Amino acid sequence: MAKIYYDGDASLEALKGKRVAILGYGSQGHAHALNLRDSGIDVIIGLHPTSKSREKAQRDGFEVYEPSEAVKRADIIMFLTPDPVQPELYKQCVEPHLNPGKTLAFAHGFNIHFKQIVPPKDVDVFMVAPKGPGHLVRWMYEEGKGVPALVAIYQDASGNCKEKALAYAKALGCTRAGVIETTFKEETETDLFGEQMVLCGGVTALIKAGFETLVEAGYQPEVAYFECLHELKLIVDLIYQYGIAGMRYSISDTAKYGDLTRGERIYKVVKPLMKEALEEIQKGEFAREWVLENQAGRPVFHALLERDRHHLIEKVGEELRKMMPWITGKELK
Ligand SMILES: NC(=O)C1=CN([C@@H]2O[C@H](COP(=O)(O)OP(=O)(O)OC[C@H]3O[C@@H](n4cnc5c(N)ncnc54)[C@H](OP(=O)(O)O)[C@@H]3O)[C@@H](O)[C@H]2O)C=CC1
Ligand SMILES: CC[C@](O)(C(C)=O)C(=O)O
Repeated sequence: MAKIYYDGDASLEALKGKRVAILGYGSQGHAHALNLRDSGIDVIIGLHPTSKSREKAQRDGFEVYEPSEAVKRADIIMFLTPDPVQPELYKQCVEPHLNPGKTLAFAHGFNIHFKQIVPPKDVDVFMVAPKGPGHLVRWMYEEGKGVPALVAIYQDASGNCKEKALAYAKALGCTRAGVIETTFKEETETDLFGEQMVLCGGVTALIKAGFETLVEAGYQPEVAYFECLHELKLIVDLIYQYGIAGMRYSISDTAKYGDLTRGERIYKVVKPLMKEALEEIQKGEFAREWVLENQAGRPVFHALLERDRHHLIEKVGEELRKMMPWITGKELK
């Protein structure tokens, strides 16, 4: 059984008198910085002078330093820039200023697990990986709720690295929902798998395939949008709140029978593909591909993002969402 930590199992004490430098002020960066500060932790931000997010961090009331200066001034250095830029940032701005009192922290295990960053033995290294997008980490914290997280210790030089990691997770609001103890390996492999085959890649592929199948068969794009994208959220909300069985309680028997029999066809095709993708991740093939893609200037990444940005489903969705103003929530800053 997993070891799960809740609010009562963690104390902020381990962060008392410590300063946290958040490197990066994007999706996770702004959420960690704001939640930690609201939890009473001393937070500074590390960004390059030309950074686009510098102004936003300053507007939010943070002291912003160049990354190497932030590292010098902090006890705990949390890496919240995109994964591919972290190794260079580490070499240039972090490694030269490390000493035995410092702690390195990550929200994803990629660079440690795949040895893109190799820290010295005398610093603590932990991970607090929220299982949710950064904006939700912030919004749910503000509402008194929390996003679950995984916590892992890679190196415990000080002897109290785990207390610091749990304190960090508590300050982020994650122990409100549950924080599971894991390893960098397990977090990295399951996170890559989830985002590729289920949460992002899997879901968007299902949506697009469903939408295109209906539109190519002559059905109205707006009908296809409601059927394959809009209603998905309503169905997932039921699954999120009540489980798959709970969702099935609310849908019709006709839908249930179609779900069970036709869904099985998708399951049979998709499961071997999932196993293949997991093996690519476990063997480090995906990591190698992503590192090389970055070294080449991300040609495939940009081309595919651009292709999907112009998909008919985006245009149709934009128009339909205008008629449902309650859908557009807070701004995705
Ligand atoms: N996105 C998410 O919800 C999740 C992310 N994670 C992990 O969290 C970490 C951060 O991811 P995410 O929040 O998506 O990152 P973002 O892409 O949102 O980070 C953008 C921030 O990093 C800065 N940045 C970009 N390049 C550099 C650089 N070379 N040097 C210094 N700063 C730079 C950006 O500055 P500028 O404004 O100038 O571009 C911006 O402030 C990753 O390890 C990721 O795997 C984990 C769980 C979920
Ligand atoms: C699902 C994508 C994610 O893994 C996440 C929000 O948890 C990410 O890395 O962004």
